[in-house]
Amino acid sequence: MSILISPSILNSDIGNLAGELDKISNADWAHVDVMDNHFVPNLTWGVPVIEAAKKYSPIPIDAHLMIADPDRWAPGFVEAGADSVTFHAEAVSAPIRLAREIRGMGARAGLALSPATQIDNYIDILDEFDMVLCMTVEPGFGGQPFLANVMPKVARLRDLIAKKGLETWIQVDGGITADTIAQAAEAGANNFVAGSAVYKAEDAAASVAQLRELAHKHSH
Ligand SMILES: O=C(CO)[C@H](O)[C@H](O)COP(=O)(O)O
Ligand SMILES: [Fe+2]
Repeated sequence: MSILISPSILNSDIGNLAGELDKISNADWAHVDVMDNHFVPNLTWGVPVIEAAKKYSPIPIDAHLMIADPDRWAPGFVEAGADSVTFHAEAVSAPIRLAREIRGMGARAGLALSPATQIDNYIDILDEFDMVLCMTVEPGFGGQPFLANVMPKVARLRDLIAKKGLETWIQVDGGITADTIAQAAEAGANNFVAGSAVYKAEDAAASVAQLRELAHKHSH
């Protein structure tokens, strides 16, 4: 499965959004974190920023919706130009209906699981999703330490996906750095979100290249 690096713009210089997106043109996806201060105790931005990111980004837009009632809001993010829309299992009412709606509009559909959420309820509906996001921090903030205890879930999910013959991507998000990416790659993740590690580095593109090399080295 291809290795994908998805820098999060959460802690970038958002006043210079176009320039910040240009810095990561060697990455695969630009990860945009939408937070509503209901599902998570933090507030970021919504549809207009996705539209702006889509307009200026050299790479596709990966919208991570940390919002209540994604059933109501997610389709608007596809309309705004998101190429992939991920909603949280803990927030959605009708995951199958919403995934089908997102896919029907031409975007990839992702299911996000917070660290304490297990995959058991979703095993039979994995084929409804293009990606499962296993959060490796509690959602809400950048710069938190990586939760290694999520790795058994990633490994189990990789095994289930392989047994079912699916192509589902496994994304990890939160605390991914040059020190932690190997564990996630070894467990079976193939899509790596990194916020602080990329945007706090002196050379964002070099950090993307380094993360990619490490993920390749440790994936199997
Ligand atoms: O979804 C998120 C937080 O809820 C962010 O994508 C994530 O935290 C990225 O930032 P960092 O790499 O600094 O942890
Ligand atoms: Fe995220």
